[in-house]
Amino acid sequence: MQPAIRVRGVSKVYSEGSMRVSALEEIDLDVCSGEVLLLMGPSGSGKTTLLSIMGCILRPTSGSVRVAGIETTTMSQRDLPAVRLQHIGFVFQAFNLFPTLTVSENVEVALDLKGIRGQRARRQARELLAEVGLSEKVNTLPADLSGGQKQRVALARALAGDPEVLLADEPTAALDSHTGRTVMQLMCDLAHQRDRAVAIVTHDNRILDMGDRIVRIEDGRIVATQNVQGLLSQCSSQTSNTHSESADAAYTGAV
Ligand SMILES: Nc1ncnc2c1ncn2[C@@H]1O[C@H](COP(=O)(O)OP(=O)(O)OP(=O)(O)O)[C@@H](O)[C@H]1O
Repeated sequence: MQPAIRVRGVSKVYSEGSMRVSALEEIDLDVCSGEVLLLMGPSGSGKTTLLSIMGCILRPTSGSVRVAGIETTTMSQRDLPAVRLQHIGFVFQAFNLFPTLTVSENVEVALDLKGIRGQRARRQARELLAEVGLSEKVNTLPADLSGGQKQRVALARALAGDPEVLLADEPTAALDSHTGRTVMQLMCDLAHQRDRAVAIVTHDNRILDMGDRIVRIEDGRIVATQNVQGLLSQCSSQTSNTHSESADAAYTGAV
């Protein structure tokens, strides 16, 4: 099976004047359809950099990134937004909802970017909001929602256009434990029931048991991979072999 995201030999160096920061070094990673991958590691280890590169928000200094089979590192800057729009949904810690738009309109904006407008957009927004359990809130403004409800709107918006890949950066950090697990369960259901690839950057130990695979990054390198659920597809078990089984032992208790 072809991974939804395939990262090979990716390095990233940030340059600011004469300062150079090596954020990632020679990363190899697959994220497969049907799996929830948790990216963990200390602050500054390179997690957000890697997620941004996988999401075609940031370009690597070297290496290869394939999204849905498309090599993105050789594409022009101008063509990258189309890959993001067509294949990737994003969820962020801060929800990033438009405060003056209703819940439904927040989702419709994302659909509009994908060419879905008018009655069709309104219907699809309602369907997406029903999926995340917010049918009752379609006409509500974000300010009148709880944190968990806001994140569920953000999730519905990320699922507009049914992307193969969902990337989330600290999606549960601003939520209480129960609400965080509810949001996490929605992302797990998406991966397991709709065969989508989900990669989540997190520091949140409360959701560790919900991922299928945990990849730990330190100083810009993958130092351990742990299979959590034993539900992995062939694609992901191949990737985990890149980082030896002995790494799993080293990993235990480290997250
Ligand atoms: N735009 C930038 N310019 C220069 N250096 C950067 C930039 N973005 C990140 N870095 C550096 O790259 C390294 C990796 O940062 P990154 O944000 O990817 O880490 P992280 O693991 O996501 O951290 P955190 O958990 O704190 O969000 C850090 O040393 C950081 O200071």
